Amino acid sequence: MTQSSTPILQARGLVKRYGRVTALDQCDFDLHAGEIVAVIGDNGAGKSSLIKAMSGAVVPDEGEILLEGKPVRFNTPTDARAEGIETVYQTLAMSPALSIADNMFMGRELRKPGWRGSVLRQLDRARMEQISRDKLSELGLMTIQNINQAVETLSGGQRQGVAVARAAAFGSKVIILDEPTAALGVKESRRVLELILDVRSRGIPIVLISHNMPHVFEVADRIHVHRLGKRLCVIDPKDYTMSDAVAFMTGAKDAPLAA
Ligand SMILES: Nc1ncnc2c1ncn2[C@@H]1O[C@H](COP(=O)(O)OP(=O)(O)OP(=O)(O)O)[C@@H](O)[C@H]1O
Repeated sequence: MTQSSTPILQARGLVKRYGRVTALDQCDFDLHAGEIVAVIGDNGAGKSSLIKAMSGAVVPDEGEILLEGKPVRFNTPTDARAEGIETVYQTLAMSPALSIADNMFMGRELRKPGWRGSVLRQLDRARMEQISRDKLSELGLMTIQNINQAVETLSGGQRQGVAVARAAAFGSKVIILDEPTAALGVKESRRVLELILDVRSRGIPIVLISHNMPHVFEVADRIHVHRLGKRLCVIDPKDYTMSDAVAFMTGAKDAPLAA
């Protein structure tokens, strides 16, 4: 994988303070086209703060974020979404009582043509259902039979699948996944990992936060090791073992020099 091209998503010198706590301390990050970059680090290392900054959920105090080489400023998650960056948080941000299709389009509902673009135009349910069905089937999620099924009736893995499919449907440039397999069993995790690889093969690069080293080593092209609010190093999973990665992230072993 060539790293000479301009990164799709880049962070330079991000600083984020919460009172006396410095969650991000001159943090850098790079994500290139066609790759999955895993972000690993101990609890409290600042991984969530990094992805929140890149997805508009927090505004950094210093530093810059570049999308395809151009500086961007995200004041809200809507700003980042408008630029094609979709984030799936552990909480999934779904309405359990609503259908799969309604959840896929939550906050960006399609409406039928109407008088002067009035907000009172009727929802175009048929189109939203069709697009949802297409997106889920493209990603091989046809175990979900009924697009009108309430999300609360789905298994944890299926919900995660819908959340990732929603991100893939609208995240044209980058998808950020926060612990996507944390609450899942072995079989469901496997399906979600396959889905992640599927999304990458469709040309969408992915940032993956995970504490699960086997999952990280299975899907990541590069691993960003985060420690004390900054990027400690970036390693190729082919060159290191999981114990090496854990030792770097905890400080038990010196990290390789080049970041
Ligand atoms: N909203 C907040 N207010 C105050 N402190 C915060 C806030 N968010 C994060 N922090 C602090 O910033 C530091 C980094 O937190 P962050 O959640 O980014 O780490 P993390 O690597 O994602 O941790 P974990 O793996 O436990 O989720 C921690 O010390 C945390 O307590």
